[in-house]
Amino acid sequence: MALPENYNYYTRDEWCNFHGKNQLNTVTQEELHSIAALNDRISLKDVQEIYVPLRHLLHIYLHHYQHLVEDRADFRGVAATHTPFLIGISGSVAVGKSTTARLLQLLLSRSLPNQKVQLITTDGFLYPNAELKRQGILNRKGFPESYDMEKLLTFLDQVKSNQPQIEVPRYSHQVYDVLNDHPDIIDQPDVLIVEGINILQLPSNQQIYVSDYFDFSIYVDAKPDLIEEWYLDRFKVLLDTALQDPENYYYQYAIGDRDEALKMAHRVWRDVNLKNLREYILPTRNRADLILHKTQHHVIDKIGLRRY
Ligand SMILES: Nc1ncnc2c1ncn2[C@@H]1O[C@H](COP(=O)(O)OP(=O)(O)OP(=O)(O)O)[C@@H](O)[C@H]1O
Ligand SMILES: CC(C)(CO)[C@@H](O)C(=O)NCCC(=O)O
Repeated sequence: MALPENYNYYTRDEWCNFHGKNQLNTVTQEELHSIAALNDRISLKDVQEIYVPLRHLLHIYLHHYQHLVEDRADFRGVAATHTPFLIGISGSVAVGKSTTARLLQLLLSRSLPNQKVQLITTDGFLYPNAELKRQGILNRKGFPESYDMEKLLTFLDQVKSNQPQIEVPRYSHQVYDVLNDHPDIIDQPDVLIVEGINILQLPSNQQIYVSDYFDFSIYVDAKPDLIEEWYLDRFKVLLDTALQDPENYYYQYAIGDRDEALKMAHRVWRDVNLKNLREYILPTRNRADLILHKTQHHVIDKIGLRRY
């Protein structure tokens, strides 16, 4: 699918100059160190050239948002209530949403030391495997019907209403299921980053879109053939780590024939994740405020900024 026309597109050479005057445009040694620990394959050049300007853009949006919340309250003659700023990150399975989300969380936490920046993934709102099986849709994991969208909308509503201590179930790739214990706790953040394939999708009821809750949204984009490579690479890593752990969902594949396991992963990519990308995820791309387009080795080669 061709890139949408309602965006301005920039090469990284153009984008890396978008800092504004007086902006501290370097990443500190300390930040570099923690970013390297986050994912040792992440390109530090991307951090400097792509994410530092993006952080600056997010500061602009956040600044205006916080003033707007105050001015709106002023208009109504009431005191402003704390209302979190929500950033959504979407894109295909295995395109690198979690990595982008964790990186932004880290950069924003460092640049906004007095603000609380939290992160969750919508995978925690998937129905548990037992329920997917009951409904006969275990092979549709990730498709719209596999998520409890009402629960996700209620959660987003609670966040925007600034409720304390909201519990969100966690999803584990290793267990291949939603976990019953150790939920994430979202507790009145200033900024919440929500990462998931479905954050720009159509409404589950007629009144409100999930995307209505987001104050800034990012779509991580790449050619499907490349994403398949990244999906298979991650599958190999999951196999390697599963070898030590019979409880791990991937153990059954790790101890068997590796070529067969890889063929199975290729089929799952083609019949589930690629299908989901084409039918439900890619069509939401033109709703994002920003498109981060990746090429080989996860290098970002193009950035699209929505005009309208
Ligand atoms: N910038 C990057 N540099 C190098 N490797 C990366 C980068 N981003 C992601 N990866 C690798 O690509 C794979 C997929 O990334 P990640 O798990 O972040 O994807 P995702 O979009 O969150 O997937 P899912 O929707 O399945 O949770 C992982 O193996 C990750 O280590
Ligand atoms: C949990 C999701 C849906 C999204 O992160 C994905 O990683 C997934 O498990 N998809 C189902 C098909 C598969 O096993 O890859």
